[in-house]
Formats: sequence, C-alpha cells, structure tokens
Amino acid sequence: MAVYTHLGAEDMAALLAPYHLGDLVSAKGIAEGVSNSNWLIETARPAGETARFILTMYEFRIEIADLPYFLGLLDHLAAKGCPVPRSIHDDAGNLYRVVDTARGERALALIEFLPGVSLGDPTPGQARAVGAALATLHGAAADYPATRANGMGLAEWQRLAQECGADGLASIAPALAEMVAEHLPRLAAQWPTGLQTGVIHADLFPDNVLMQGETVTGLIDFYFACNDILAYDLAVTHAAWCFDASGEAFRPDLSAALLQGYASVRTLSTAEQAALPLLAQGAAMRFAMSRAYDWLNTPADALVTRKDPLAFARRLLFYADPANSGVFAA
Ligand SMILES: Nc1ncnc2c1ncn2[C@@H]1O[C@H](COP(=O)(O)OP(=O)(O)OP(=O)(O)O)[C@@H](O)[C@H]1O
Ligand SMILES: N[C@@H](CCO)C(=O)O
Repeated sequence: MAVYTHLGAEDMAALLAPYHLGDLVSAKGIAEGVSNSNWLIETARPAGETARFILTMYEFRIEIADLPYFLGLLDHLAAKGCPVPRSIHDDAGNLYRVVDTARGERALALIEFLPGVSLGDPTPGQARAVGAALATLHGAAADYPATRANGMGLAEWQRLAQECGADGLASIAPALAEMVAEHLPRLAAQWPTGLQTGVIHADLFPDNVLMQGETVTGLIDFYFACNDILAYDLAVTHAAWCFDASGEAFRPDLSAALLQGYASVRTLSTAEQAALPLLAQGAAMRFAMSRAYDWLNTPADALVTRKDPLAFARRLLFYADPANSGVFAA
C-alpha cells in the first residue's frame, strides 16, 4: 500500500482550499505505487458536476528541487496533446506546495485524473500503441526548455552495485553477483556516446501506462524523467514490456509491435538501431541494480513489496546473448 501519511477530512479540505476545486466529496487512498502517498480526490463544482484529481504527497526519493522539471514537463506535454495529466496550479500559480504534516514537511501536488487501466498482460496492439506514444512524447518534449541529469544512469548502477557488494548480490543469488561482475565493467567500457539525447520518461513500465483497449489514455509517473539518450528510453520500455510476467520468456510479438509502433512516429538512426542491444542491457542492469539495492535495504516489515532483481538479470543475459542479436533488427 502507498499512503504513508494519514490525513483526516479537515486536513484534506484545508490542503485543497488553495486550489478552488469545489466541495470535497471524497478522498480515497490509492494502494498502488511505492514512493509517494496518492489519493483520488473527487470534488463537486457549484454547477453540480464532479471532477477527479490525483493528490500526491512526495514521501521518499524525490527532490523538491526537481518538481518544477517533472510537473512543468506534464504541462508542456499535455499542451501538445500527449496523454499525460496536467498539473493543477494553486490560486497563486504554484505547481506544488510544501505543507506541515504529522510526519514533518512534505511537498504535494495535484494532477488531473486520467481514465484507463494499467495492463498485466498486454497485447501486441497495445504494445504498438505504447511504442508510438513514447516516440510522440520524445518529439513533443524536444523543445522543453528545462534539463535534468539522469540520476539513475551508469554511475548510479555502479554506485548501487558497490553499495550492495559482491556478497550482498550473491546473498540474493550467486548468479546475480556473477552477472554484475561480468557485465557492468563491459557496459561501462562500451556505453555509447553521440546518440541523440532529449527528454526521456526512463521508467515506462506497464504500471505507468493507462490504456482503454488499444488507446493509451495516460502516461504517468514521470519522477525519473530526465535528459538522456532517446533510444535508451525505447530500450527501457522494451525491457519492461516484452517479456512475460515471470520475466523468463521473451515475447517476440510484443517486441516487434513495440518497435514498429515507435518507428511509425520517429525513425531511429542507423547508430541508434545498432546500439539498441547494448542500451537494452544497460536498461536491464539499471533495474536489476535498483531492485537489488531495495531488496537488501527494505526491512522485512516494510509496507511495500520488494521487486525481483533476477527478472532483470535474466533479461540482461537475454539481450547480451549473440543468438538474440536479431531482436532489434530493422
Ligand atoms: N493521473 C492519474 N490518473 C489516474 N490514475 C493515476 C494518475 N496518477 C496516478 N494514478 C494511479 O495511482 C497509482 C500510483 O501512482 P504512481 O505510479 O505515480 O505512484 P508512485 O508511488 O510514484 O509509484 P512507483 O511505485 O511507480 O514509484 C497508479 O498506479 C495509478 O493507479
Ligand atoms: N519500475 C521500476 C521501479 C522504479 O524504479 C521497477 O519495476 O523496478
């Protein structure tokens, strides 16, 4: 569950007052998500119609100084027609507010509620739509004026691996320690330079995409967004979408559809196309390392479920295997 801060009805009404959204009808904690407290807010306007919003209270991991980048990006993309939630500004025009809570000072922001559901078992048609939505996002963000470095790039994978230590990684599984020892130095030595960069989502997993049928109705959770290699974002999305739920079996049908969807909107350069296998190994390393670190550092009685690092260690080995080099062929 992810509502870390309890808010009573009066607290909630007071928090929402500067937004002039109408009368508070309901505020329901949302169980999904691990980093923030989220509520679905329903309000009634004077004319009687209801409106829905998501209220997020930032609990861990997110630097307040980064909120203008994340929330400004939502407004930039929404203004260009991308299916992302607009941020709701308070009556003074602020994108976010800092409030006192029983757990100390917290930043909070309101965004538009978007319809749709996130998928457990996507179809090729849905993967194609996600690929196209990602490429559209890359194009729409091209003139976003702010920049943010990728805090989850290669240097961070190396730091996380060091924090876990070879023994820590081996305590999860010996194969994980072996995989990191073999592949992390190689990725560092071979990581591509000179590919086109821009704003990337960097975490476009199925739980961060809302869909109705084969239509993408929401791209959400932009809290890893940053400026980095555009094709790396496609590689992240590929690693997140193109394996079955067990993380074992590659799904060529989803892979082909996702890549086709992306290419239908943005043509990859020859260099990007050639780099995809390596970028996908990097993407798999990124999630293997963040999950391994969380695995070793999340107390057993924590509210959140730890995610399996091995699912991404296996994906890295899949992408590194020359027998699979045709996966990204044009
Ligand atoms: N704009 C939105 N419209 C509709 N539902 C939303 C919206 N934003 C968030 N949600 C819902 O809230 C849930 C949690 O949101 P989000 O993924 O942003 O939280 P988080 O704590 O940052 O998650 P994570 O575990 O990925 O770090 C989503 O799975 C989705 O169900
Ligand atoms: N989407 C990530 C969590 C955010 O880093 C994962 O599944 O590991």
